Amino acid sequence: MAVYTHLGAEELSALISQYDVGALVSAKGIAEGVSNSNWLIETTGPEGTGARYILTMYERRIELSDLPYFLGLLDHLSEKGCPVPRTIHDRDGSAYRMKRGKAVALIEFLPGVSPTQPSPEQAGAVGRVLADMHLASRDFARSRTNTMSFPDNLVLLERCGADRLARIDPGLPSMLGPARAAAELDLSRLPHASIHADLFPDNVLMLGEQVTGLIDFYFACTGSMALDLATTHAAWCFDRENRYRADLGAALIAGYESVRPLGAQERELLPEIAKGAALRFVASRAEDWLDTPDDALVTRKDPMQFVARWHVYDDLGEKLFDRT
Ligand SMILES: Nc1ncnc2c1ncn2[C@@H]1O[C@H](COP(=O)(O)OP(=O)(O)OP(=O)(O)O)[C@@H](O)[C@H]1O
Ligand SMILES: N[C@@H](CCO)C(=O)O
Repeated sequence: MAVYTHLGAEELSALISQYDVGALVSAKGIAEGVSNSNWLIETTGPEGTGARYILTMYERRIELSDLPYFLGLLDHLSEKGCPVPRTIHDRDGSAYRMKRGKAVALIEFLPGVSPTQPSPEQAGAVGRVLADMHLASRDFARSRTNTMSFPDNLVLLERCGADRLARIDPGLPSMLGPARAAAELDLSRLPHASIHADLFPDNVLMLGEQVTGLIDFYFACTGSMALDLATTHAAWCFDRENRYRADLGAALIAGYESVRPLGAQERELLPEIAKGAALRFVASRAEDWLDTPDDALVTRKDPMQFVARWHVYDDLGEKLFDRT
């Protein structure tokens, strides 16, 4: 359940009246997501013909000082024709407002549903849109440091400590060594852009094989484009039992390269970057696991899924590029 703050009808109406979107018709809390409160908002629309929006209240983890980067990036990409929601600015031109001491933003509603078992065609489409997004972001003026870089992941895992990691699963402490190796990888020489950095299927809206929306840009940062491709690969190209789906992997990379071919250094490093990308989710999930009380309503995400994926990448090596 992801509505942490209850906003009453009068409060919501007053908030919506600060925007040129017509009057509030309905507001429904959205259950998906765990980080922020989200509502699906219906209004009479700027033209009086009805309109839908997403209202997000930033609850935790997000620094207020990062909002101009996140929301500015949405506007920049949307202007360039990428399928991302634009931010609706209020009458004063602000992309976000403060409500009860928390930032809120009104965001364009995009159609589509997130695939649960993606097809190769869908993986290919996501690869193309990811590359489009990278190219479109290159002249975005703002920058943001990646707070989930490979060295950051090592710090997270070390802070959890081998004993507490072993309490989650006896196989987890063995990831400290690989996290140390990943932290040594130098991605600074690789081409950079603004990257999504968390492009799981639940952050992509699709209608059939068409990508209608990339959402949840709250880990976006300035980073290596190959890292974004590897992260998307780790998130998309496995079945429910964490077995590698080479057909999805090949389709994702081919889709990406049909728009932006990887450079020689990116190709050479991609198998190692994929291992680091898997560790990123081992680290964040392990930390979340330890931070979430046993009786919390939120379902914890299993870090061992990404331990399994790390092992797949370790075995695959260069075969990461193979179709079978
Ligand atoms: N622009 C949009 N258009 C349509 N639906 C959206 C949009 N943004 C968000 N949603 C819907 O709201 C849900 C929650 O959004 P989101 O994933 O951004 O929440 P979150 O709490 O920030 O997520 P997370 O738990 O992944 O950090 C999505 O699964 C999607 O159904
Ligand atoms: N998408 C991430 C959560 C955000 O870090 C995961 O599935 O672990």
